[in-house]
Amino acid sequence: MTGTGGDGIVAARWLARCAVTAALGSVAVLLLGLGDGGLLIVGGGLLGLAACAAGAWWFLAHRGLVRLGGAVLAVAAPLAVLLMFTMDGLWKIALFATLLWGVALLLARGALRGTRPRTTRHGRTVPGPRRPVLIMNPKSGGGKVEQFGLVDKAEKLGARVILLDASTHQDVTALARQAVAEGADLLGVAGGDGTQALVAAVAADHDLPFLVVSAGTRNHFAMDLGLDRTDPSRCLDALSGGEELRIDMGEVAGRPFVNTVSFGVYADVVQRPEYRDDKAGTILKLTPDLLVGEGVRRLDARVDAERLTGQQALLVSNNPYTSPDALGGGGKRPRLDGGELGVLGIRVEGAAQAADLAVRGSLSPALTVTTAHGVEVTADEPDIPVAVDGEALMMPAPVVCRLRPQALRVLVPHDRPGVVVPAPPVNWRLLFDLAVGHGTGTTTGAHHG
Ligand SMILES: Nc1ncnc2c1ncn2[C@@H]1O[C@H](COP(=O)(O)OP(=O)(O)OP(=O)(O)O)[C@@H](O)[C@H]1O
Repeated sequence: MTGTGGDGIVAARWLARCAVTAALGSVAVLLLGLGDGGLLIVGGGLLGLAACAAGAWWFLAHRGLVRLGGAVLAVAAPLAVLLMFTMDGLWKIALFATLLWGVALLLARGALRGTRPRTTRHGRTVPGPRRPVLIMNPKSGGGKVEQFGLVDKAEKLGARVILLDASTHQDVTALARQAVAEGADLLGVAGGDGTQALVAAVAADHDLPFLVVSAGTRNHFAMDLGLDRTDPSRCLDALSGGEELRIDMGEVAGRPFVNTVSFGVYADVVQRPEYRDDKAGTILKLTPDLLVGEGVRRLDARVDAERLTGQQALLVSNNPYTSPDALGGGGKRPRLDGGELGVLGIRVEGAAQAADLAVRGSLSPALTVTTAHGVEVTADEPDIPVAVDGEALMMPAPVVCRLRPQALRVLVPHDRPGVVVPAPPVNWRLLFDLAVGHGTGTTTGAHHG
């Protein structure tokens, strides 16, 4: 990756200084307003947040009147806090302190982002392949193969295209192996991430380069490789020469994955046939059973030498995500060649823990964020639901996840948008070190909630 130069660090230090000043300013506003209710603002705000989270828990984990009460509380709590601020005349102090805090967070993120690599990782420049074979799924992404004329463009660039027959489920691993046996010197996929992973594994097994064409719906793998997700045809430019990156691949129970493996509540919900057509409805229908009812499934995991117990949801990723947004699918991985799995576990057993998670965030014991070389997930049942790159599967427990470091050669075009390095979570200790000139604002990353 491109490093951050001296100028970058200087700018980051100044941003960190401004961030710390704004944060102290926000605290000062509250302290100065103590007599006028500064403490009430902090207490009331935190109480409102905790009540909102508790309401959200009751809404998700129960049905009937308790669910209704939870929904009312989740909406009413923040409204009540706002009303209290307005009636007590505290709103000016609250607004000013909140604005200052918001500015502090923005500056802090800017400072921490500034200490990270800003542009795309550059690989080895290589000539185009001579016998590339691309597997294309005409149904992926709602028909992007046809929409972007991918077959034509690929064939003009010398590739052989295998178009999947959308009417039956085809064994893409067998198709890829056959292509290799017939002399392919590159394998590629225009399709979803599940298909990408299966063919990438064949490429990795034969040490052949792999081409990702972002023709799926979500294209998380393409995003973290810095490829264009809006126009998949641009990925094909690499066929006439590009850059080769070596990245890691994940493996779960011997099956390859490029992004994530999910266990617990989410994996359970996506198994249901009705989920595809009605995501929110299915979640609301199932969560009471899955969180506190008969369907509750507790997972234990050995994460390297450490043990996690009684988790409700567990996400294992090919390299760590920068924030718990990964659970909602919005996270990003700054690199795919770090040699470690990301691990994110959640264990919330009641409204009080939900409130604690909302208030303390990643410091709450309900959340575990760490990295590992190997993860073994156990459960009380013989088979457990597992979502592998979004695909719903059942696997016999225990399920072992591991990483194949640097196993995959990926060919990417020279001209690509690049990875937008996400801002890391705000860490005030690092920021303070950066501001006073001791640190560089970077950390090895993992922490346990
Ligand atoms: N091996 C296969 N053979 C035939 N059809 C397949 C195969 N794999 C997937 N499909 C079908 O193709 C459709 C598109 O799936 P795919 O995962 O490629 O793209 P997507 O769902 O648009 O993207 P994403 O994975 O990002 O959601 C699905 O309806 C799936 O059933």
